[in-house]
Amino acid sequence: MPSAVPPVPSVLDLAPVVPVVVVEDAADAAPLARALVAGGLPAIEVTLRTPAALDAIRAIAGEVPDAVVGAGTVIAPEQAGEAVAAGARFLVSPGWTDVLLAAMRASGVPFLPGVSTTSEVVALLERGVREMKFFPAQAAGGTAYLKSLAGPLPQARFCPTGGIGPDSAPDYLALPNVGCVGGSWMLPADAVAAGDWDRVERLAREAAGLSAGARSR
Ligand SMILES: O=C(O)C(=O)C[C@H](O)[C@H](O)COP(=O)(O)O
Repeated sequence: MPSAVPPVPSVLDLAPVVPVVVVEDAADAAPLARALVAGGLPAIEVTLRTPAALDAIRAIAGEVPDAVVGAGTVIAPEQAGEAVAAGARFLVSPGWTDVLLAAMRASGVPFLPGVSTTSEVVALLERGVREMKFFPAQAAGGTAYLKSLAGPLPQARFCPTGGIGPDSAPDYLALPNVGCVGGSWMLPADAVAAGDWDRVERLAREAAGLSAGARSR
């Protein structure tokens, strides 16, 4: 575990694009994270979908000081503490329950519970949570849905994730209630499998550039 890493104030304000990573081999984690950081994407969500995920978080936290590593796919309460113990500095879930929310709150790091409906947004606002993941973004209504939410619920801010690519990311980032977008498009499975970190870095740089363009519109 790294010592004295600064706390993360808000997940949505870390970086406009958050790569969502599925790590099969923990040995890939540090080089992959270095490529993302070098390309301009320091906030990295490692999904807890594989047995290697906690070791991957540990490796990035320990070996890539410029990365801000978080855990994604947090779906069971015990995973919140396990992820933070491994070095995760933020937590993301694809959906939420009150039990999961309590565990994420207790973890002491910022978190994004996942929502896909208006009622869930209202329920989270009722519980004092204003920052959320919108998942699965494209399938659940995309930019049109988020635009519609901004009228009645302007206090809710989102990190849309799921089905977003370089073509759609700028449209999401231009919305007032979007803080960042998540996605895996800069991590093609074949590039990761081949250890082609130059390609990952190139795609990360393009993703970082996209977001700059969207913000200045
Ligand atoms: O595992 C999770 O917790 C998820 O929420 C799923 C991820 O967010 C998506 O797999 C990333 O989206 P893609 O860019 O469409 O690959």
